[in-house]
Amino acid sequence: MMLVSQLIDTRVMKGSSLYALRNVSGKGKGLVAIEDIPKGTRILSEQPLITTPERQRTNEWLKKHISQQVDTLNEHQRQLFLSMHNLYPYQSVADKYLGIFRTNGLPVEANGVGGGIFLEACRINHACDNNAQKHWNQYIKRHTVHALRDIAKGEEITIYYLGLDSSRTIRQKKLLDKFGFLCSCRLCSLPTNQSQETDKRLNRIDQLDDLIGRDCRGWSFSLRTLGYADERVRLCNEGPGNSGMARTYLDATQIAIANGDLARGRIFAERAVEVWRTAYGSDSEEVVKYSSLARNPAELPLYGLSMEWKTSSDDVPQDLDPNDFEDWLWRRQKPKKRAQLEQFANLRNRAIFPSFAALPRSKSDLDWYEEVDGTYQALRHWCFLGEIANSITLHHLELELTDIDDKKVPLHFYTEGLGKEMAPARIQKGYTVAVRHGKRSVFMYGDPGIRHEDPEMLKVGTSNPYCEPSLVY
Ligand SMILES: C[S@@+](CC[C@H](N)C(=O)[O-])C[C@H]1O[C@@H](n2cnc3c(N)ncnc32)[C@H](O)[C@@H]1O
Repeated sequence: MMLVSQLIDTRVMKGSSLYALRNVSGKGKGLVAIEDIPKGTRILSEQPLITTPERQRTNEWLKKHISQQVDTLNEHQRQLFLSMHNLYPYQSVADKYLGIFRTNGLPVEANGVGGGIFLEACRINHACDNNAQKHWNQYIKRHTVHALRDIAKGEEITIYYLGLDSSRTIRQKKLLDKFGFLCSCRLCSLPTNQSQETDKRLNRIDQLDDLIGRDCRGWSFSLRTLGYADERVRLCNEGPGNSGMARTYLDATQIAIANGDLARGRIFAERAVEVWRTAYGSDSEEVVKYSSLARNPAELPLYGLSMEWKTSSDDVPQDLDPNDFEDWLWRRQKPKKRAQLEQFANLRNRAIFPSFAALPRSKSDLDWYEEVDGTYQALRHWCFLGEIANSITLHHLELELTDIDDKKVPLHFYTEGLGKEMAPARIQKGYTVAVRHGKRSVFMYGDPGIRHEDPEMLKVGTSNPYCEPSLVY
């Protein structure tokens, strides 16, 4: 009788395969590259031998269903199936078949079918820093495996068994509970301090997924959400554990297009397609569908929700170096001192000198603030400017200001002196008040306005800020 490895090697001999079934120390059998496999190569493409329905039935039903299929296999296939790993104890042949299915079954997302046994794909072992990607390709109704990076001849081919990347302890526990082994891959074998760094990165990626998901579900396609996607992509590029990269590019695509920005939408969609092409192949549903979106970004139903970032599809700068291009793409606000000072001189720059209507409502507005160790810190500098139109003191000093949009804005003094610290000579009609990091507040009586509490944050000058760019606080 032929050994299983000989059976698979027979196909290799015919030149149809890039791998062979081999004993792999501590893992039973596994697939090993028998030649160099470049990134993006389709390593295998396979139809299921045995399938089970999507909705789980009783164990008795499943045993019967699987046994019927095993009975139709030819001897060669039956031998291969029976030689597969089984984590579950069994008392009957049908029990054993079910155990083999449970240990090895891979998802099949075809109509009504939920899982399948693939004689070759099911032999691939797990690594948390996997070099290959498994995928059910609904278009060709086959399970495919692609090289995520160059795989050298002699290297084991590995996939990721779990759903999401998570910390070492959680990953190892899940793998032990579900697949009966303690993972000792390169990622799981890192020294404690390096592993903690990796865990921190993976935990932040999880957190960013939640934040992006929450915003996009709530139809909040803001710069803040794009910033989360930017951070997620950067973290993925820093090390292993980068599942979900294509999804993140797709989220960025939606955010850009929802704001009328077809140029960035197109680039993000192209990037999502490239990640999927490597991991799933050119004939996958994802590549076909989103290539079409990359060609026609305006077809996304979200297009035009806002036109604040409006660009046309080919409004892409051609002369930027790679870093500047990424800054442009992600709409990063550069914290460069010089650039900021230059902008600062321009008092008509509404990002720095916003109107009252554009001010944040509170520190929990994450387009303006970020949470650092439990406190909110401004993400950038801004300053509200208004010209004094009137003043009155009842319980406290109240100034009526006119903002850049000619709107009247009440400014209430809730400082310790309730406004008495202001020299009366400074309270003159036509003088300009500058409130650093001003926010919109609602008051029990009267219109919304600015609640001023910290004397350090307010200055008064004599000039009209929109005519003479000389006033800074
Ligand atoms: C789907 S099978 C993979 C092929 C299997 N090694 C075989 O010999 O048929 C899953 C089983 O392989 C083993 N395995 C997979 N990845 C492993 C890893 N990284 N370390 C140790 N054992 C692993 C575990 O026993 C697991 O339950």
